[in-house]
Amino acid sequence: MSINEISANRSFGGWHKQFTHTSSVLNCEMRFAVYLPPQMEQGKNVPVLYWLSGLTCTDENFMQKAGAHRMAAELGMMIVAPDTSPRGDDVADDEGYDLGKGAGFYVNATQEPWAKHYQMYDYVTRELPQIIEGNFSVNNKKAILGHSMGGHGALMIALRNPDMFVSASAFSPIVNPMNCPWGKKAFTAYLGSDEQEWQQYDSCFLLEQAEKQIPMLVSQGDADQFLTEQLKPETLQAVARKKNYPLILEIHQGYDHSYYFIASFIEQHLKFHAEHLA
Ligand SMILES: N[C@@H](CCC(=O)N[C@@H](CS)C(=O)NCC(=O)O)C(=O)O
Repeated sequence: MSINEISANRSFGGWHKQFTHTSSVLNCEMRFAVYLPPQMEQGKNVPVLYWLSGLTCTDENFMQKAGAHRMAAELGMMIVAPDTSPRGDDVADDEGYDLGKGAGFYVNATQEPWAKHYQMYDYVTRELPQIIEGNFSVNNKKAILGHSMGGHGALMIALRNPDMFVSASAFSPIVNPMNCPWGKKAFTAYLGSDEQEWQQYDSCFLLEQAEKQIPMLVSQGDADQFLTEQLKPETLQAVARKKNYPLILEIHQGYDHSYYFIASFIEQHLKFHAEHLA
């Protein structure tokens, strides 16, 4: 699978780079970004951290705003940030910011007009890791994290693939998309109205069923404008307590939904994953 480098910036002794490639899973041209720590230039195979962004984002938001490069350089981990949906003029879209482009919800759509391109679950779990492993000197250790819609993606993907990822974490995640307006709107459009089809993408449902446990960290600001209507992390915590699942939920006073919150706690998240990626 060939990829084309379209930008490269030196950052903390390593590189921030963007690539485009033709995705056979999404049926379109895609862009992703990576942070390559300095250890890679010294010939070391490094572990990979997959970052999934939230609504309206591209590969750029995290790389430009989270301030993650310094710690990734220190810890020697590669970061991969995919886009949040398929892209291009022939890809279906919606007027709302929370459906269509920029809002793929990391599911495999089964409904029209979405199914042809909106296969983000397969893209993130299958095609993108193959591309990374085929083009970069990485080892076989992977972890996953994300924000909001991407927090949902990270936790849901980790819960479904506990042998693929050693740890998972999220900032302000949508933990129970089946029961919040963002999730109901997207799942109805992408998956249809049969709610049984939604369960495979709902972290609360998946955690309830989980047989294998992996360490999980969730950070949430209590001044987040989406907290009570969309996010409700206590729902996931209740299931985790019942199952004795190793979920750490930290509520941070005064923090909102923005990248200022992510930037404030990204070091803690990277160190959490580094412990398990070692
Ligand atoms: N209506 C808001 C909601 C979208 C939103 O808050 N997106 C979050 C993820 S759910 C985000 O990361 N936005 C981009 C950024 O802050 O860089 C908007 O369009 O900004």
